Amino acid sequence: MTRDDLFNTNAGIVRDLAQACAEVCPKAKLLIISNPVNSTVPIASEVFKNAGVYDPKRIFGVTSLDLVRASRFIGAKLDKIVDVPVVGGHAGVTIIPLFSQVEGLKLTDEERAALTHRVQFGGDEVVKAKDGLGSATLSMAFAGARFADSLLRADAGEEVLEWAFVKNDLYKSEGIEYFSTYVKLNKDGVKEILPLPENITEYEKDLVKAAIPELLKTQTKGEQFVNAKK
Ligand SMILES: NC(=O)c1ccc[n+]([C@@H]2O[C@H](COP(=O)([O-])OP(=O)(O)OC[C@H]3O[C@@H](n4cnc5c(N)ncnc54)[C@H](O)[C@@H]3O)[C@@H](O)[C@H]2O)c1
Ligand SMILES: O=C(O)C[C@H](O)C(=O)O
Repeated sequence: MTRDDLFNTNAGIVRDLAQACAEVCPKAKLLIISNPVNSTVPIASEVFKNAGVYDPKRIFGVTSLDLVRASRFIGAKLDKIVDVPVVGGHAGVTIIPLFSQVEGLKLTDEERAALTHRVQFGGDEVVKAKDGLGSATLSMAFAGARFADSLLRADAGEEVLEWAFVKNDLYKSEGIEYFSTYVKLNKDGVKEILPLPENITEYEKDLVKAAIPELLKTQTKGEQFVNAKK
């Protein structure tokens, strides 16, 4: 089962919860962790747009678990705590770890390909292993708590840097509305979206290229789910 297989069950749940939030707490910050995140963030955003209360600075897809996974795999290899940036989306080929940004990390082509695959499909590995009994419960809770903590610190006045799947114009020319990159948070939510690091490798640029069609497909699926019912 892939995250996209969860669409039929979760799309309606996220739409209805987003509708209730749009009516009752339109200024709340929404942290969307339900899969497929690449579609559920567009779903919630369309609901907010249709209700006339959309503020893209306040709707977040939680992709922190991908960073947690990538950092764990590389940390184990280097035997120290590291932060590995992961950009794109939260499913398969749309998950793009930027190993080039880790100081002192040297990987052979084979190692890099294997680690990239492990980060991209680590969630599926867990879902398969649990065989119908859910997904990565504890690491999801850790990732969600980390992101919520960052937002609370930003709310208290700290300037916080995080990674999140938010409305992002980086690939707008290709039709992409949402993309996870480095974001600065403040009390209003997203304060600033930073571009991808300039020195990413050709390998990583190719991963971004491969992610775009899948991001577009899942984004459109979410948008159409909400708007086809109008
Ligand atoms: N973004 C991530 O990093 C990440 C990681 C792991 C899991 N997930 C996603 O999180 C979601 C939950 O996964 P899980 O393994 O905890 O599943 P689960 O089946 O263990 O839990 C789902 C919970 O949702 C509740 N629920 C069902 N319908 C509901 C509704 N209409 N309104 C409110 N609550 C409802 C159920 O009672 C249950 O407690 C899934 O969509 C999963 O794919 C995301
Ligand atoms: O619930 C899933 O499909 C997997 C989850 O998104 C994860 O990354 O562990």
